[in-house]
Amino acid sequence: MIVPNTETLQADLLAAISWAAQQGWTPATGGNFSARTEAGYLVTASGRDKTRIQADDLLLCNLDGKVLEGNSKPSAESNLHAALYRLDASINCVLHTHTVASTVLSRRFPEGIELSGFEMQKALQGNVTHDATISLPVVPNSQDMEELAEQVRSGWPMPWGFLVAGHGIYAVGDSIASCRRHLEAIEFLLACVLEESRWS
Ligand SMILES: CSCCC(=O)C(=O)COP(=O)(O)O
Ligand SMILES: [Zn+2]
Repeated sequence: MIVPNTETLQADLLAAISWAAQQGWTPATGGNFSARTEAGYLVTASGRDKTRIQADDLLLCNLDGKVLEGNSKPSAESNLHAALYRLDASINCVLHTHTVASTVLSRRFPEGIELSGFEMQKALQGNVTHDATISLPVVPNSQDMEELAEQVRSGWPMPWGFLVAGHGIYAVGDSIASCRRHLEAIEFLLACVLEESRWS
């Protein structure tokens, strides 16, 4: 895979953040976003309105989560992003959103969310048919990023990402484009599951 230069990465990451915010997936400054660079990763500053994100809202951190460039405080969840990049060399992007479907369903199904029979499952890497049962992992929430990272490590591999209970989606991908696809597919699938739960 050709590794994009930092300027391209920054532009693509800002576009991904604006896109997610326009979907309504980052309410009340929720969500954080990052992309791997040669030096570490670019990550959003804490507490920013993602509908108004701009270049100086991104910080450069090394893989220990230490800020290398930028003056603001990194996302409160930056150390989880760092842990993901350390955990799996194939991860080049992490996109985290707070949506109603992911928040509600991760509380309802803390053991994981089963998906079966949805054509959209094929948007998740490694899936070639709707005719399979797959599970979206859910990890317990914590304010301690080391504890959260340990939960993720113990359930790895999670090739498209995972949900944090009562919190939201963490999508991962080997590029910003594949991470966006995973995020959009997970959100779509969760919306379907939530809608179906109203049938009876
Ligand atoms: C406002 S939602 C609570 C914090 C959170 O979960 C989140 O995703 C945003 O935190 P950040 O420090 O990245 O702004
Ligand atoms: Zn969050």
